[in-house]
Amino acid sequence: MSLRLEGVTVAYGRGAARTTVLDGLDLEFAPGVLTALTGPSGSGKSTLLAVAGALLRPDAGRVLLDGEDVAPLGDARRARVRRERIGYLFQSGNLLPGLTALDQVLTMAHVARRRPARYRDRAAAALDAVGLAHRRGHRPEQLSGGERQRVALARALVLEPSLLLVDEPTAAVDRAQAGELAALLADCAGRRGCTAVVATHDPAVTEAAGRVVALAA
Ligand SMILES: Nc1ncnc2c1ncn2[C@@H]1O[C@H](COP(=O)(O)OP(=O)(O)OP(=O)(O)O)[C@@H](O)[C@H]1O
Repeated sequence: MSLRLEGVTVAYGRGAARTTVLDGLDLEFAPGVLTALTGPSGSGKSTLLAVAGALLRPDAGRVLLDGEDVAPLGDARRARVRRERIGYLFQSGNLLPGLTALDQVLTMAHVARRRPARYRDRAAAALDAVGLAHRRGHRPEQLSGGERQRVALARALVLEPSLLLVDEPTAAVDRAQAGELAALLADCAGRRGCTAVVATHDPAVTEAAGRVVALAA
């Protein structure tokens, strides 16, 4: 899916405390490419991901997914866009305590409003694709930081989103795992043809990316 931001402006706060974080931003992201979004802390990387992912409405500008502006859509339609077309992976992975790796991925069947039994094979294949077939019965506390992030990546990919948005995925993993995760993200974009954007401070991720976009402070 192509993603284009046109004149995107986001400000937080009111009155004297109002701060403009994104100011008329124009950017385009192509399918099949992992783009690393860099820039100093506070430059708006997470804000850009939230806007692109239809989680935050911009104050001005257009957010075009395959040419359709999702910014003005109502809440129900934006929720549907998120559910059907976008995968998210955040810094901590946000796995649910007590659930096995396979069940973490299967939670997406509920998001897709399908019976989990019909998704077992797909969930297993998604875990296999991130190299965790042998960990499918493990719960989060039995997994390393990098493995937890890979489970979260499998969960983000199981519904085959055409846009993958990732925020600081390697913040809590060791260097070797960071490299593996970065390679997996690049491979996901290349092999699946999805548009992938990752906000990061990590050189391991920028090196794996096909393109780097730096936001100014
Ligand atoms: N909900 C909010 N209300 C008020 N200000 C906010 C809110 N969310 C973010 N900000 C401010 O907007 C600016 C940009 O935040 P954002 O999280 O997008 O930056 P970032 O580039 O992702 O930073 P980091 O690299 O530290 O994660 C920061 O100054 C932050 O304090």
